[in-house]
Amino acid sequence: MTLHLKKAELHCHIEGATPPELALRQARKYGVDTSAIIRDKAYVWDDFTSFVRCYDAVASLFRTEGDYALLAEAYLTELAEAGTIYSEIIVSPDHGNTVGLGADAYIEGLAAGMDAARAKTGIESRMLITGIRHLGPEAVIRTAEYAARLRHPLVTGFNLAGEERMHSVAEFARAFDIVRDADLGLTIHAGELSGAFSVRDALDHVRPARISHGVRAIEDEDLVKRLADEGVVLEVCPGSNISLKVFPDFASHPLKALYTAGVRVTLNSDDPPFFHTSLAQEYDIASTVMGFEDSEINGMTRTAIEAAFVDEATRQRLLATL
Ligand SMILES: Nc1ncnc2[nH]cnc12
Ligand SMILES: [Zn+2]
Repeated sequence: MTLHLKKAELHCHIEGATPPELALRQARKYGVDTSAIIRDKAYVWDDFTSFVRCYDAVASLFRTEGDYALLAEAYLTELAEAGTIYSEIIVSPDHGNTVGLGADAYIEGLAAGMDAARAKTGIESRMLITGIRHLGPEAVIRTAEYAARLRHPLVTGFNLAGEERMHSVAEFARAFDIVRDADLGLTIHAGELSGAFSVRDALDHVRPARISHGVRAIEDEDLVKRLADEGVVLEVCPGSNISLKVFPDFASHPLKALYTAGVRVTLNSDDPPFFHTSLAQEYDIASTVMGFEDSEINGMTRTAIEAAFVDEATRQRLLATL
């Protein structure tokens, strides 16, 4: 068990962190029928396409600043109770726009929840704005322009999530140029639904400090060596990968092989209740199923803080608590 270990997380989609019980409360508040997306207090989906449909339906249950503040505070408080000192949440102003809340109120609501969680527990957190790949390059450029002009102290990075099998990475290079110029940290979903080529494309066209997932780099030995040599950090989400059938089981998950090859890896939960996991459970699996020593897991937590999109004073303060 790893309850005694400090933890840090770089990769959790905030709407994807909604516990089904909270989704049901929100649905009652807005009079929404959830029978197609929640059964027996569990989310209903069976492949990536139906997962995204379910995710979007859950997101549509958050409609005010207060709703988003509640979600962020609840998630971060749960993390803090499990020993987490730092969390980056992936946020999607497109979802705020879809429900008519607007991007600014969406961000302010989340920021209020983050502030409340820090006041209560001490947990430090930041937001990474994400573009949604299946909405296409033009929509992602608009989201990148929004992220670049926002200059919110808690928004420190940019990601690209969504259906990885749609469009080429090169089509999103312009969006990433915009946010790089605004000094936001860069990470991109790759090597999850698509193979090693998508990780190589991400490195070539985006030049990110980190890759969201990246685990299918294991299909290409030269690429694994390149990741290790260049010190690119992978945000690995083992439970998500098994749930989405990227790998059949934990025994065939490449976390250990990547770690042994010298790739800088971190532990993350992605969309925890959708994948029947939590950050604490990912740490436990690394320990009891994948056989990592406590010292090795602490090393991954240290890697997460080293790769966090925070100012140097905050990074040093967090490192000192490990
Ligand atoms: N695992 C995942 N991959 C890509 N996009 C996502 N959006 C939310 N979860 C995601
Ligand atoms: Zn993700």
